[in-house]
Amino acid sequence: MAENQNEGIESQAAKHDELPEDERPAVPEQTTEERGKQLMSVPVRLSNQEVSLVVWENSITVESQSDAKKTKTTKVKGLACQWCDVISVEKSEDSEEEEEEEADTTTFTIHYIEQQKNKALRRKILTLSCTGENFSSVSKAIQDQCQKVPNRPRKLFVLINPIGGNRKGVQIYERKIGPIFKLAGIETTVVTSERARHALEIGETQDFTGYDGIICVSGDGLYQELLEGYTKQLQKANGVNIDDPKAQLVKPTIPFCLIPAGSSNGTVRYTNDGVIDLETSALRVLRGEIHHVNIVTVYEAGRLFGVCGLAFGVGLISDLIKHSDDRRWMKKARYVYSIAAVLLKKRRLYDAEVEYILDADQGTSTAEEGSIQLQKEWTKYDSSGKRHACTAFLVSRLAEIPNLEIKDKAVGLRVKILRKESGSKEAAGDADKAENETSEKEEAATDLYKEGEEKENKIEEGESNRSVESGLVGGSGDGEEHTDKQTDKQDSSGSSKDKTKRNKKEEAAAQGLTRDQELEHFIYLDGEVRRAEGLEFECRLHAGFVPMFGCLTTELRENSA
Ligand SMILES: Nc1ncnc2c1ncn2[C@@H]1O[C@H](COP(=O)(O)OP(=O)(O)OP(=O)(O)O)[C@@H](O)[C@H]1O
Repeated sequence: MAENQNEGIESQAAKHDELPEDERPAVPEQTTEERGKQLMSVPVRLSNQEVSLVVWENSITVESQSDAKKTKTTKVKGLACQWCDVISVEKSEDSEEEEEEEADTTTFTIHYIEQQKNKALRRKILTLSCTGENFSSVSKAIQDQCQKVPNRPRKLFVLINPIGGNRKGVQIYERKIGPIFKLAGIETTVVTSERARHALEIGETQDFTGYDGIICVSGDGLYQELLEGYTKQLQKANGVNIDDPKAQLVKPTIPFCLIPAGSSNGTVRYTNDGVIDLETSALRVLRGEIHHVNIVTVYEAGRLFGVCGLAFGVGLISDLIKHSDDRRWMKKARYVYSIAAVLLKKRRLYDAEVEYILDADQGTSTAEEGSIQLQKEWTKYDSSGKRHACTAFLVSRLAEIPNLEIKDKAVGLRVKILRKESGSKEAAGDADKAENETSEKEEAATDLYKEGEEKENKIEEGESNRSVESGLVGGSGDGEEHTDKQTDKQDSSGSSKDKTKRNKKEEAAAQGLTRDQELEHFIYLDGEVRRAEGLEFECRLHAGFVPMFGCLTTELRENSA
């Protein structure tokens, strides 16, 4: 699904590149003020036209020779862009031959960035020629100005996930991304992750001193691991207790960037103005555009469970990812398959206690008229007896926490999953009428637990446990033993056929419940699932935590304004 979007944008952009000149986005006109002081102007040849290449403090333009003296540039088809959009200048390879043919002519190429109508960025070239002497001076001026672009990195640490998305991370980097960084003269250290959770180790141990950026060629998962590792490293170095939910965490100063080579690439969606496109993400690094994104820290039982850069969730969302993770061999198709399998066939519901804290600055939900009552305390969420299907905390805070009217305001969330103990009255009765959607399996399973409890009263304790357990795990040998015992009992009390059928159903249902209880421990964190020990979590939002190359979506920009 994500790949299609990716390909979609790429193909749209490629199509756009082929548009006739007059249909391409207009080259913005610049005023003298916008251009700044003129640093140099040299006569150059563009196709067969004699024009001027003018180097300004803030931009570079190609103008008809008289235009340079005007206060406004006329619309030029050649070039008019800010320095952040200039990648580099290169002498053409065939220039030496030309020099021999035509005395003292150097052909050169200016590589620059152009924004397409669909917001994707594309690399463009403009080929010009001039005298060798003029080329020397103008190329030095261009390189000097490019080096002054704020936040354009000189040295990058690149981590590639070779198994993310369609397993093309290495190929993508070598063919598309590496050449862009090389063209801009950026030094790179390229590392490929060797195993699951390797990125976490790298984040915790790598010395990032001297790097101006950390690039993940991956999906959300690898970025999350590297971010978590690096956040831990930073706290350790600064003596901050990362396991304390109330701790003020030390923020990273090195910007991150995600090159979308994963399956869903959800983080890029909101860190790159909704554009999921390989080249665009790389070119934004050269532009030096940095904004700060939120993170959420998740705690369980007095320790940090994880750092997330996208979303934390329990319930449906983790079931879906767990299901699809077990089918990674299906590559990206696994998502569509799992959505169908999890959403259409089965819906797991759970009871939970949910509490939240509202942002002190925005916590006006309890405000009395005319005064703002700041709310920093934990507030209990009243689910009115309804069971939960999914509880999630989105780092971007753009979406609501399901059922809670606290959109954009939550800075803390607590979830405690309440499990029905086997054999309890609740489990046996399953009285909650809001559970109409509960699967048949789940209901049948509660009956089996009830039956197990009854047996417990009658039969020897050890024997009873073995019988119930065998029903739960469904192992073939134990399962048969369980069925035999049931059958003996049934023979004396009624139709054995019906009862055996019911037993099989109960057995399957019990397996379903066991699986549900196991699933409760799988927690969604940025596109991956992790197994937790307990069933109680606390989340804290850290606003504007990670510097990130890219561009916020308009919606988020407005939101943070
Ligand atoms: N060499 C490797 N072998 C096995 N697993 C790896 C390796 N490198 C990274 N991983 C694991 O791959 C997992 C998935 O990574 P990533 O998020 O980059 O891709 P994705 O799941 O396809 O994309 P998305 O998260 O956007 O859906 C991570 O949990 C990471 O630990």
